[in-house]
Amino acid sequence: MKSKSPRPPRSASAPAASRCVARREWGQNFFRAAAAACRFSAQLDSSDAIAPGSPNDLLTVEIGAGSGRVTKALASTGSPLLAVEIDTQWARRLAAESLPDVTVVNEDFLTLQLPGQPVRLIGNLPFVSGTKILRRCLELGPDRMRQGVFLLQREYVGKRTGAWGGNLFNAQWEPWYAFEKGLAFSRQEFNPVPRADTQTLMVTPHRKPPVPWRERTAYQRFTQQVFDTGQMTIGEAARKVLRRGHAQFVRGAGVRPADRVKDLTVPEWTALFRAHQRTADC
Ligand SMILES: C[S@@+](CC[C@H](N)C(=O)[O-])C[C@H]1O[C@@H](n2cnc3c(N)ncnc32)[C@H](O)[C@@H]1O
Repeated sequence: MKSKSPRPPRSASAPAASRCVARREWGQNFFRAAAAACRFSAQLDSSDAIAPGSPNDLLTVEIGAGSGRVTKALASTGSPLLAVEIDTQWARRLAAESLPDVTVVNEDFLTLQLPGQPVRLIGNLPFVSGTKILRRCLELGPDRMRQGVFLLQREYVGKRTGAWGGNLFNAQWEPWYAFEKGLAFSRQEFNPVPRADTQTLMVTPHRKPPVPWRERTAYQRFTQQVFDTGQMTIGEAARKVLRRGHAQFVRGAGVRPADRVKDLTVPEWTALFRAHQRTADC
């Protein structure tokens, strides 16, 4: 086990208190039963379709291995697994079990340098840092991140899968990834019982993204600018983003000015992005 000095939980002083703080700050709500952890892990696709052309290079990464219920379910499949755990105590315990094909690293996933090969990512994620961890996974790009299976709060998964319409996060990532619901798990299936029920968020990269990955930064900056105007419709938002040529920019994209920003589809965002680039070039 690689054991770099881990970040101690903030404000932890005595060992008993630090365990308590670790549980809360690192979201340590573990699967109670092996059977539920197996059902969760089985959602990972082990077919060659995940990494066509290089199936043997594919590495599975578990984020937040904790007591290892998910790790053990994954280890039984026989493919190489990197189990990442921020908490030294749990990382040491798991490493001591010497599971076949499992490498345990005691690191913060948010700062961990992953190997450069394609990865499948899976984790029963801490609620507190779930969005940050998800974003870090997406930042690997659709060529490297071949699948994501993440257990998060049910309401959060509803948001990511469109239960309440569009939002900035989805607008920024949907050209490269599809977000879908997977299995749900009641809060009673974890110890200690968390404050919310959970659901799996399934993330699949698009084979042919409508916007090349190298344009991600410009594309995300553009969507951010539109949302930051705080305007309801794309016509009003365009007026704020571009002082001159806003009407032409929206028309040029084939979008109706009265359409609501939160209802725009990926093809509409893409067309707006292209029209904005053309307008900016003039
Ligand atoms: C919800 S528990 C899941 C534990 C176990 N996989 C299970 O399903 O029973 C989340 C785990 O992620 C770990 N964790 C929290 N933040 C982390 C981070 N930034 N990097 C790595 N592990 C983290 C916690 O210590 C905890 O063990």
